[in-house]
This record gives sequence, C-alpha cells and structure tokens, in this order.
Amino acid sequence: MINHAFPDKFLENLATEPGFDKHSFVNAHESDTQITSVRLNPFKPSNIKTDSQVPWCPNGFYLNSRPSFTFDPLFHAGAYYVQEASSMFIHHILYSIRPDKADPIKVLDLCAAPGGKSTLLNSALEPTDLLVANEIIKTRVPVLTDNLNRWGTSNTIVTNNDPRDFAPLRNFFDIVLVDAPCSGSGMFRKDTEAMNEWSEANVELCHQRQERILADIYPAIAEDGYLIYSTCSYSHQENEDILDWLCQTFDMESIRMPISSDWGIVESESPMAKAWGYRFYPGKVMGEGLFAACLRKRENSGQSNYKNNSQQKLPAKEIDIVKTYINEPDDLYLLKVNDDWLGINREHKESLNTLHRHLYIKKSGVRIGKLAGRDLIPDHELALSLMINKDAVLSTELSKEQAIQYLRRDNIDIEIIGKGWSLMAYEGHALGWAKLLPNRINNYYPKEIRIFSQKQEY
Ligand SMILES: C[S@@+](CC[C@H](N)C(=O)[O-])C[C@H]1O[C@@H](n2cnc3c(N)ncnc32)[C@H](O)[C@@H]1O
Repeated sequence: MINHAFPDKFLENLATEPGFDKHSFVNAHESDTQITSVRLNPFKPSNIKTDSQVPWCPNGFYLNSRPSFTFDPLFHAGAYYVQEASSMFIHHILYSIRPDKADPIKVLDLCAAPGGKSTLLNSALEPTDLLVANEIIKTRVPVLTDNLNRWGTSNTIVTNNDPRDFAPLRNFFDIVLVDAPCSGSGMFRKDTEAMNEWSEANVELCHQRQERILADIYPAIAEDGYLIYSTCSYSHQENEDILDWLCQTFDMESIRMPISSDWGIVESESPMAKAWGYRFYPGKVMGEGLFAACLRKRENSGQSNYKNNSQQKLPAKEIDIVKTYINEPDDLYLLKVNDDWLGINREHKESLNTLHRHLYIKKSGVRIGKLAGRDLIPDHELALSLMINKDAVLSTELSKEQAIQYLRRDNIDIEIIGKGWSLMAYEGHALGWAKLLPNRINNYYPKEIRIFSQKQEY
C-alpha cells in the first residue's frame, strides 16, 4: 500500500467535481497495482505480447507486467510507444470527428513533446495528411523528433515555436490539438513529487497560460475546423472553465463524443456554455487522470496569402542516386538543406514552404542522407523510416543480445557477411546503420540515444 498525502485543498476541491468518487479515487492511489499500457505502431507490425485492449483505442493495449522497455529492441525500432491509457482517448475523438478520412487534412499538435499524442495522431493519418508537431521548449525538441523518427512516417514536420508565432497562418489547420501545460494532478499516482508542487495559486497560473495559448492559436484553426483540448488536471479552472471561456470569447460549438457507459469515463458539462468535457478518474478507468474536449470553430479568421513559388533547382544526377534508396520515389518531394537530402510526401511541398517562412523547422519529413560522389551516406532517420527501399541496402538480422550490443554502441559479436552500409535489424525491424568492413563493424547508432544503462541482465 502506498501512502499518499494529497494537498489539503486538493481533495476538498475535487469533491465538487462531476463524477468524483473519493473512495475509489483514494483506493486507486493507495493500491500497489501498476497499470502498464502501450500503443502499437500500425505501420510497423510486430509480435509483442499484449493483454487486453484499451477500449477507446484500437492500437492501445494493457500489459500484464511492466517489462524493461530500455532493453527491448522493438521499442527502439518504433514498433510501439509506451503511453498511459487515458491519453489514448484522443484517438477516439479524432476517429469520431473524421471517420471516413475523405479529404487530406492538416493537423497541428501544438504542445507536442515528448510526442505521445503526436505519434497517436500520426497513426490515424494518411500519408496525404500533414502533421505539424510543435514544442516551445528547445531542449524538449530532440525527444520529440526521436520519437517521430522511430514512428517512421514521412508526413511530419517538427517546429520549435511559441504559439503566438502561428498567428500569420490563418485558417491553416483543420485540426489543432492543445494538450496544454497544466497543474498535473492527473499524474499524482505516477509522480508523487507533483503533489508537493500543487497549489491553488498554480492552478490559477495554469488557467491563465491556457487561455493565452488558446487565444494565440485560435486564428490558425480553419473555419469548421476542430480544436481538441486536453489536460492532465482535475481542476475545473483548467477544464470546464476553459471551455466556457472559449465558447464566450470565440464562435465555437461543443462536439459531443459517443462513449460507452462501461468505459468508466465521466461526461461533464461546462456551467455556462454547456460544453461537453470528458473526465478520467483513476479508480473508474484503467488509466491516469485526464480531461479532454472537442470544439468546432464556426467563423473564418481571414485568409493569408500562402502562394509560394520558392523552387529549388536540384542536380538531376544526384536525385537519381537518392531515389534508388526510396520505395515510391514519385510520392515524395525531395529537397536539399545544406548537404542533407530530405524527403516529405509530395502533397506537403507547399505547406512546408509556407511553414518555413514563419516557423523554426526542426524536422521536415525524413532526412535521407548526404551524397559523397555516387555513394549515399545514409542518415539514421532513413533507417527507421517506412520510405526506405530495403532491396537497395544490405540488412543484418541480429539476436536480442547483439541488438542490445548495437544499441549500446558496443562491438557486436557477429560473423560479418557483406561489405558496406548495412541496416541492423531485430525481428525484421531496422534499428539503425552500421558499416561492414572485412574485419570489423563500425557502429553508427547515434550516440545521444544509445542505451546508457550498463545493466547486464535484461
Ligand atoms: C502536457 S505536455 C505535452 C505532452 C505531449 N502532448 C505528449 O502527449 O507527449 C505540455 C507541453 O507544453 C509545453 N509548454 C509549456 N509552456 C508552454 C507554452 N506557454 N506554450 C506552449 N506550450 C507550452 C511543455 O514544454 C510540454 O511539452
């Protein structure tokens, strides 16, 4: 049994929230039972042993026990993302507002790092849809790009901007997710330290910041486009009050989500606008605390001029070499930034040019590599991507032990077959590159993301 000392005012305030049941909530926080869930990557099917399905997300599964993810090569290959189950409700919202995937859309995940909800959104999108994943804090951008690189798709752009920088992009996005920074009470079970930092004053500060973020991003939502708003807080001020403020300040209508009563999710209504919100309480759901809501924008914020003719002249000979490494090269727009070749789904060429004029772009589609004469020095992103033409490169299948040696950047105990660049793969999933030489292997796994732990048993 875990002894939780909730802040004084916290339980008192929660008692007035819709659907709150103190007994089951406190029990869930005191129980030793750990809930572990993962979301599988639909683009990288694997044989991961899972238990029951998360009811609101077809790719979400609970696990019977918590394995060491660090020592699972499939985790590093991007075959799944470890994510607590309540957050996966965003899939249900996306599916509910867009069941048929008819026309291509542009989606913005405004507060994206470390990338849990970006990989979730990306899983539900087509290559012709665009996902822009933005993170304001520079030091949090690398973990976001790493997670999206592992996911492998080439329809993603990562930016590092303040929400107010999106102001010129009027009506640009069909769906905007604001997974707002919040007071974090929904994570108390996982992060008991967060309890010490909770205060009513901080809830109020978070509320003000949430309003500011939403006001800044509102013009970038298209007319009839959707805003998905979520927090991991239970506080009314950060949830239902924000919905009221949105409906009173802007022309927005609330969208009701179909939910099944046995999911344990509590539907709430904001006091003034009667906007629907969805509350997740540990004890009622198999997951952590979450609040989520969806609204549709009914007005037009005026059009910006997106015409963009910037055209790069690229050497045809180099393009021909780069194309040999790509599965469906005609589906891609290839571009060169400094010496690096990049590829993004062809449909996103104009969007990329537009975003480039206003935002700091940290990742555009997939980095393919650099050319040295007629040879490609392949990039790590290419190894993990779905676009790679596996017939054009060598691939070396590793055992689990060898895969971990590779992910640690250690020497790999293996008989060398072949010469030159080779994918290093585990159960058919690429982990990165190595160069095979006659009597040794040069390990090119990126230093920054290697396994640091020296534990010997896994
Ligand atoms: C709840 S976390 C996002 C989690 C992420 N969506 C996921 O599912 O992995 C909130 C994010 O908002 C960012 N953030 C903090 N202050 C912000 C601000 N003023 N404007 C926009 N984003 C902010 C934080 O750096 C953090 O990455």
